[in-house]
Amino acid sequence: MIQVRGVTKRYGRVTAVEDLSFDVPDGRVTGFLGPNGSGKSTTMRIIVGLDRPDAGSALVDGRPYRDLPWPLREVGALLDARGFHPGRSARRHLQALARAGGLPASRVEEVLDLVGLGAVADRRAGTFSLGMGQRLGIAAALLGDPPTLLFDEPVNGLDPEGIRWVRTLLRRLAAEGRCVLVSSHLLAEMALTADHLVVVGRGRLVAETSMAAFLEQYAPARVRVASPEVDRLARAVLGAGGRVEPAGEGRIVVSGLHAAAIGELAHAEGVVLHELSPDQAGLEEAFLQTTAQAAEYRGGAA
Ligand SMILES: Nc1ncnc2c1ncn2[C@@H]1O[C@H](COP(=O)(O)OP(=O)(O)OP(=O)(O)O)[C@@H](O)[C@H]1O
Repeated sequence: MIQVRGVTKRYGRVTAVEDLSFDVPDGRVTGFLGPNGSGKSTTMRIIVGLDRPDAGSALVDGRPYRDLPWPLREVGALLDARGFHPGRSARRHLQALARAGGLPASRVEEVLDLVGLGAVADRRAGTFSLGMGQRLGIAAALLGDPPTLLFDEPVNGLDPEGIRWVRTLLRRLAAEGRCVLVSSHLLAEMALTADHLVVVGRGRLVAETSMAAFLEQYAPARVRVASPEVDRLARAVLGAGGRVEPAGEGRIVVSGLHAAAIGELAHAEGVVLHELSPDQAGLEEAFLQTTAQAAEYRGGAA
């Protein structure tokens, strides 16, 4: 478990993090969500002892990172996808880390296989694509088989297959009982991965809640619907108090009702649905506005 308590960090006149407190429980994927520049990376660097807070503390299983006797066996972190020597092979990079951390060389081969880099392990890491670099960073984080893991924007620059792979890996690590903290500035991506959420805006806490509760609150106002019997469904939506805009052949956009309610109406009417999708762009926008406003409001109140 990670406990962040009253952390403040300033860089000159910039306050990157201000009086931030939250918990990251074991056995779940906790999403660390906030717009660019909201202090996520700074907080993660403080948790792993790469930066010192001006106030407050960050504890991993009750201890500051610098007091952990075997840091690599206790905390793994992907903070910088390019944090390797470009002239070194992936295997040599991991071997050096393993030696420094007192880990057996056999573990290097295990993590290379785990992240799917076995076949390219002897290539210079400088020739890797962004996605391969991310996999190497994840291999380094997993080297000590640690119970606590931090990933800073792990899906940045990955293709859809790579994104799915990271998502599955994070969920598996949490299912094994580990404490998993993963940052992102995209709510839609987090919604598919995290069970628990810590939301920050301008370095301050905006929300600490379950993903389900957060999505309920920010449920998008608009839902795209496609059906071969869209007129019949539109009448039912209007009858239930929703609003309907036409959106082309066999398509409408509904506002005023959640996707679940529209799905239930369709079922009750015996209408087939070809699409029922919350407007993700609207979701991101609503979320970004709210984080900005909440942070300003809290700043004003404090
Ligand atoms: N080493 C540093 N020196 C000066 N300012 C910094 C430093 N590190 C971070 N900052 C500033 O602190 C604020 C928070 O940055 P941080 O990188 O923690 O945010 P973030 O939420 O991780 O954003 P991103 O998603 O863009 O990485 C920003 O205004 C940033 O410019």
